[in-house]
Amino acid sequence: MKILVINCGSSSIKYQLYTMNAEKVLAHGLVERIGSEQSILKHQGVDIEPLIVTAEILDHQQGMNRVLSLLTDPQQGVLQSIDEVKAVGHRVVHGGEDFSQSVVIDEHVIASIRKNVELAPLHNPPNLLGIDAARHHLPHALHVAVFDTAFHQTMPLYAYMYALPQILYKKYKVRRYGFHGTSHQYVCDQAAKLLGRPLEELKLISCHIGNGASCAAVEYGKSIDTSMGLTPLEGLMMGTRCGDIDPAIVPFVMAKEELTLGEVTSMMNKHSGLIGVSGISSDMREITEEAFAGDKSARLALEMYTYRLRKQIGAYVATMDGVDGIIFTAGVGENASVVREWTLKKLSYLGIQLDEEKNAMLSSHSQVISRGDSKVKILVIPTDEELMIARETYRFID
Ligand SMILES: Nc1ncnc2c1ncn2[C@@H]1O[C@H](COP(=O)(O)OP(=O)(O)O)[C@@H](O)[C@H]1O
Ligand SMILES: CC(=O)OP(=O)(O)O
Ligand SMILES: [Mg+2]
Repeated sequence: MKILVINCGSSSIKYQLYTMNAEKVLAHGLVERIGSEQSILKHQGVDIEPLIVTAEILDHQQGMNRVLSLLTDPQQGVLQSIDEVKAVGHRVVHGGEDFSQSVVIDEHVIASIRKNVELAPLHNPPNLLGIDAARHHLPHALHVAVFDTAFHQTMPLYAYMYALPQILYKKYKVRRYGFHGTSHQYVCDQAAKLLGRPLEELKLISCHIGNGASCAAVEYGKSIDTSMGLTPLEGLMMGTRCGDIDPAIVPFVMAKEELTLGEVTSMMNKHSGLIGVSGISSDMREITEEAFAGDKSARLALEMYTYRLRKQIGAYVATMDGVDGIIFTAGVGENASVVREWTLKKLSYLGIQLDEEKNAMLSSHSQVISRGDSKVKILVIPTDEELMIARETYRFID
């Protein structure tokens, strides 16, 4: 049984084709820089040479056309016919309060995802484009939506409400939702396995730090708090997003700079965070390189990034009255040893003993990077949102 997983970002499509329930990846790839003349398509089928091409791919529909024809291509493909794909799992970022679990996509579900576009303007529109294109090409397959927000629906009321007039919740559902739930859930499951203890006994803090970044306090397997909020803008400092700021800055800057709402929103989402502070890049690789080459702004960006992450971890230790394990995952969390080191260096009162050698080692496998005598375990766990989505999708067929 073949299941295709699609993760449509604002300018990218990531995909993985699985055989289930063997969980074997038959092909995977991505289309980057959609909308430009220089889009990049990377594709790899099992036992087939990887393919990298530059082409003009103007929209997600075109991108999906390319991906689906590659999957059945005589040279590069792994399928005889696209009809072999029995189900498609879609990452959907914002499900609002409507979904605490994955669902089979129908017109009603699409309407709900569309309703939440205003709450996730960077994410839900491309998610919808991906669903549209996939339903067009695979009309007979089962399409399933897997929501970033679903895992966090277990948060208690006092954690998800904002201290605003309650009427805003009643009228518009203004509350904390939280994101990256599929990833937080996956890495917590993996952490329990790695530590050889039941998830139901563990207090874990999961740090998903990629382009978007969020922390989750996961107590006995359930998310009880998370740093992203109504939208994926709140919380940690990110690649291009500012995370927490004094809300009064928004009207202040709008007045001083004569900005529209759209302009200030774009400033906070696309021109802040690492890129805003450093003026160099939103990519942590470049930030660390420049910081160690002596660039003061890059160094400041790195200090702010890790300081803010440490504060968030401290808050969740207080929230859960303790912590057994702290997990680092996603692009930055899995690869940037200096980010892990700087974040943890002032948490020694918790009994954290980082094994410097293990921390510095690059590995694509999950591993514990704290010393044997460390009271709190530190783990690096590669996330696999796509596998989680494939499993969720398979449940509906099984
Ligand atoms: N070797 C590395 N060292 C430091 N940072 C890295 C490394 N590899 C990737 N990253 C960071 O990971 C980020 C992307 O993370 P990822 O989880 O793939 O993001 P997303 O899924 O949100 O697009 C990049 O912007 C880059 O900053
Ligand atoms: C929700 C979110 O921020 O996702 P990403 O990290 O993929 O941008
Ligand atoms: Mg991601």
